[in-house]
Amino acid sequence: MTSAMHTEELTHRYGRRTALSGCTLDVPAGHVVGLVGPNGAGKSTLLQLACGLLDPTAGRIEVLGERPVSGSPRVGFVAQDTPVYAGLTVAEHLTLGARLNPAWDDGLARRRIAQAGLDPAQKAGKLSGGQRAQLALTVAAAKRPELLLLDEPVAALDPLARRAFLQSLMELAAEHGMSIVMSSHLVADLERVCDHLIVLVGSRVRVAGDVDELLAGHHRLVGPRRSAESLGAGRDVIEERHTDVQSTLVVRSTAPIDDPSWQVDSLSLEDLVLTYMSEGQPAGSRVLEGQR
Ligand SMILES: Nc1ncnc2c1ncn2[C@@H]1O[C@H](COP(=O)(O)OP(=O)(O)OP(=O)(O)O)[C@@H](O)[C@H]1O
Repeated sequence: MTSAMHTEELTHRYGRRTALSGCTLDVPAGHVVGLVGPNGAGKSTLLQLACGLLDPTAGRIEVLGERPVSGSPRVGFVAQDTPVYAGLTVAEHLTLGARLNPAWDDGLARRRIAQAGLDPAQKAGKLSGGQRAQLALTVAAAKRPELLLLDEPVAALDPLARRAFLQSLMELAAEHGMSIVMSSHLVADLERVCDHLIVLVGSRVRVAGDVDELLAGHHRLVGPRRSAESLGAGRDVIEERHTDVQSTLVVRSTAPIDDPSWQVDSLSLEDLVLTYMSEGQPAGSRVLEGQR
C-alpha cells in the first residue's frame, strides 16, 4: 500500500503546550480520509505539519515520500480560516494560481467558480465566509495536487453547496487519483465521502482504518448483566455500561460474538466516532444510542 502520509511518533508542542503527541499513522494514497476528534485534539496541527507550515518537535512525518515543504505544488492545503487575498478579485486569484502552479487546471477552476455562483469581478475581501471558502477550495483543487489537505472545509458552506462540494471531492479522488485528508466535525458528511477514518483524541490517534473494516469490526452487545471480562481474549472493550440487570458493551472484535445471550448490533459511523471520542470521560457524559 502506498502512503500519502506516514508519521512515526510525531509530536508538536507550541511552547509548553503539547498539541500532538507520539502520533503514528499511515494515510493510504488515493483515498478520501476523514480526520475527526474533539476540539483541541490536534487535527489542525497535524494538517499543518503535513503541509510544512509547522515543524515536528519530535518524531517523523513523510508526505508523498518526502519531508513536507511549505508551498509544494504536490500538496494543496486549505486552512480553517480559508485565507484569500482580500485586495484581489476572484478572477485574479485564478490568474495568480495559474502563474504559480505548473499543473493548474483552469477548466476545473472556472467550472467550480461558476457552480459556486461567484462573480469573477468581485474582490475576495468582500465575499461572504462561505464564498471565501469556495474560492480557497477552488484554488487548492485546481492546483491538481497529489494530496489535498482540508481543515474543516465545509463548515461555512450552506447545505446545497456542501453536498456539491463533497460530490466534487469524490470526483477528484476517483478521476484524478487525488488523495484527500479532510478534518470535520460533521460525521454524516464524512460517512458520505470518506473511505478511511482517523479519530484523534487528546493529541493521539485513538483508532484509524478503512471505514467498512472499522464498521464490520465493531459491535454493540446488549445482554444480562455480567463482567466484560467474560467475553474472553481478542475482544477489545471500548465502552461498557451496566444497570442492575443489563450490560451494554461496545467491543472491537474481528471474531464473531457467538454467545447467544448477547444481542449483537452493528454501529453507525457516528456511534463509533462518538464512542471513541467520549472514551475516558465520565460515564454520565457519554452518549449511547437511545439516550441521545
Ligand atoms: N498557535 C498556537 N499556540 C499555542 N497553542 C496552540 C496553537 N494552536 C493550537 N494550540 C493548542 O494545540 C492543541 C491542538 O490544537 P488544534 O488546533 O490542532 O486542535 P483541533 O483538533 O484542530 O481543534 P478544533 O477542532 O477546535 O479545530 C490545543 O490545545 C490548542 O489550544
